[in-house]
Amino acid sequence: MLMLWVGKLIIDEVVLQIAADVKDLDRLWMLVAAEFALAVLSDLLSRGISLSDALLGDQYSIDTSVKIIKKTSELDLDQLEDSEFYDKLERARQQTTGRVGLMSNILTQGEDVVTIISLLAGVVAFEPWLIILLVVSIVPTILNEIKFSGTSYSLARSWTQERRELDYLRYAGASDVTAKEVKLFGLSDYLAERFKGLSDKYYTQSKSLAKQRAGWGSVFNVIGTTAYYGAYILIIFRTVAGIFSLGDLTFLSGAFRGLRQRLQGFFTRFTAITDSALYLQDYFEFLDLTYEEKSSEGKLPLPRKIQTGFEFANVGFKYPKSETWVVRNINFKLRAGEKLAFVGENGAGKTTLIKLLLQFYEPTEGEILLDGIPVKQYNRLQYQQYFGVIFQDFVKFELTLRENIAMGEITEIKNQPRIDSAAQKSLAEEVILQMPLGYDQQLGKRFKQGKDLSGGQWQKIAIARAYMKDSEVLILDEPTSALDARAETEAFDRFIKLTEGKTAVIISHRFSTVRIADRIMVLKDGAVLEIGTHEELIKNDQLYAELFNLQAAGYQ
Ligand SMILES: Nc1ncnc2c1ncn2[C@@H]1O[C@H](COP(=O)(O)OP(=O)(O)OP(=O)(O)O)[C@@H](O)[C@H]1O
Repeated sequence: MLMLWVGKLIIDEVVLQIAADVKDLDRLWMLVAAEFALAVLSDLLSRGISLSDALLGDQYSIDTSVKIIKKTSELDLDQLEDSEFYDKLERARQQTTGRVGLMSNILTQGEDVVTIISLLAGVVAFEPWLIILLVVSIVPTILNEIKFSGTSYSLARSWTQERRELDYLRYAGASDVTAKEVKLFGLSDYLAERFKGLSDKYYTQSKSLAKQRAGWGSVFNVIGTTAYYGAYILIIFRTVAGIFSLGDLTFLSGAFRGLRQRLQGFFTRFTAITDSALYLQDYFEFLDLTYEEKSSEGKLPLPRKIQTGFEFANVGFKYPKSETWVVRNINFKLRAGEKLAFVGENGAGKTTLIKLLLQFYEPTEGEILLDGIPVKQYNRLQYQQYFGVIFQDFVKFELTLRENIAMGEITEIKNQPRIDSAAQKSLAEEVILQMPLGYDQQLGKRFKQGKDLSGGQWQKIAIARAYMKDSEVLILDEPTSALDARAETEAFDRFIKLTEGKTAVIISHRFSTVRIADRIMVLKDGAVLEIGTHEELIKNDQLYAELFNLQAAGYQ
C-alpha cells in the first residue's frame, strides 16, 4: 500500500518536474530512495515469515508424531483393535505432515488485513463507486472457494478407510515382508489391480470435484475481471476529464487490482485456515480419545510376593463387538510358584486366557483373583508389571540387538551385566556371537547394515527380553515353536530352572515340553476339559493321553 502511494507521488512529481521551468529533483530522489527501502523491507519481512513457518512446521510435525505415539500407548487393547480407531489414527497421522502452512497463512492474513483496510480507505477517498465494483468482482469467486473446499474435506474424510486399505495394499504388494509369497503365488498383478480399482474410484470422484471447481472458478473469474475493467474504464474517464492526476490513475488502478488480489487471497487463505482447522480437529479428536477407565478399577497396591496364586472363578469372555463366547465356565488355579501348561487345539482360547490374566480385557462374566482378591481391585499398570510375557506374535523390532533385548526392561538398557545375563539364559548369546557388530547389530533388512535373523534366532532374542525383566510371573506363549530340537530341550530345561520359585504359564503344542510342567490344563472349545499332572492325565485317558500318544508315536 505504502509502495503504491509512493509510486503515485513519484509519478505526480515527474509530471510536475516535466512541466516546471526550473527543475528541482531532490524530492523525486528522496521518493525513489523511500520506495527502494520499502521494497527491501517488504522482502525481508516475507522471508522472515516463511522461515519461521518452515521451522515451526518441522517442530510441529515432530511434536504431533510424538504425541500420537504416546497417546496410542495410553489406550486400551480393545480400543486399539477397533477399526474406527485406525480411522482416527489415520486422520491424526495426516496431521504430522501437510498442515504446515497454517502459521504463515495466519501471519499473512494479519498483514493483509492492514493492507486491505488502508487500500480501501485510499480508494474510498478518491472514488466510493469503486467499492461496489470491487464487491462484484470478488464475491462470486469467494463463494465458489468456500463451497468446494468444504466438499473436498468431506470427500477426503469419507475416504479414510479406503485410504488405509490403499496403504495396506501398497504394503502388501511392495514390501520385503510379503515379497516371497507375492512372487511365488504371482500376486503382484492381482494386488496392483485391486489397488488401481480402488484408487480409480477415488480419482473419479475427486476429478469430477476438481473439474466443477475449475469450471465454476473460471465462470466467476470472468465476472470478476469484467468488474475490474469497468473500474479501470471509470478511472480512465475521470483522469481524461482532469479530475484525477496521472499519479492518481496509477495509484487507483494499482490499488484496485491489489485490493482484488488481496481480498481474494484473504478469503482463499481463510478457507485454507478453516480447512486446516477441520483437519486439526481430527487430530485433537484423536488426542481426546480417553482410555475408558473401568468403573471398578482399583487402587490396591500389589503384594510384594504372591502368596497363594491366581484363580479363575467361572470366567467367561466374549471379545468386544462379538456375540460368541470364546471361553466359558473356566475354573482353575495357578498356584504361587507353579508351572502350568495350557494345551489345546488352535483357537481353543489359550491366548485369550492369557490376555484376560494380564487384564488386557475384562472377563464378560466371572472373576480372576490374585491371593483371593479380584485382580481388578489392584492398580492395573502395576499389576501388569508383574508379568514377563513372550507372545506368540512377539515383535521383531527393527532396531539394534541390544535394544531388542533391553525392551524387556528398557530403563536398564545401560546395564550391560543384566543384558548379558538375559542373553545367556535365553541362548541368545550364540546369536550375538554370530553378529559382526555384536550387540550393536542392526536387526531386520529395512535399514543400513541390518541383518535378518532366522525364526529361532528371533525367538531366542524374545526370550531374552522376558528374562530382562525380573518379573513374578513368566508367560511363554509357544516360545519354542521355531527352535530346533536341541535348542528347545535346552531352552526348556533352562526355563524350568530359571523359573524356580516363580509362577509360570507355558503354552505349547509340543507334548515333550509340556510334560515338564507341574500341571497341564487341556482346553477344548473354550472350556477346561481336564487338568492335572502328566501322569494323572495319562491315567485319565482322555484327549491329553490321546494327543500325547499320537505325538509320541510320531517320534518313534
Ligand atoms: N482380538 C480378537 N477379537 C475377536 N476374536 C478374537 C480375537 N482374538 C482371538 N479371537 C478369537 O478367539 C478364539 C480363541 O483364540 P485364541 O487366540 O485364544 O486361541 P489359541 O488357543 O491361543 O489358538 P492357537 O493355538 O492357534 O494360538 C478364536 O476363535 C479367535 O478367532
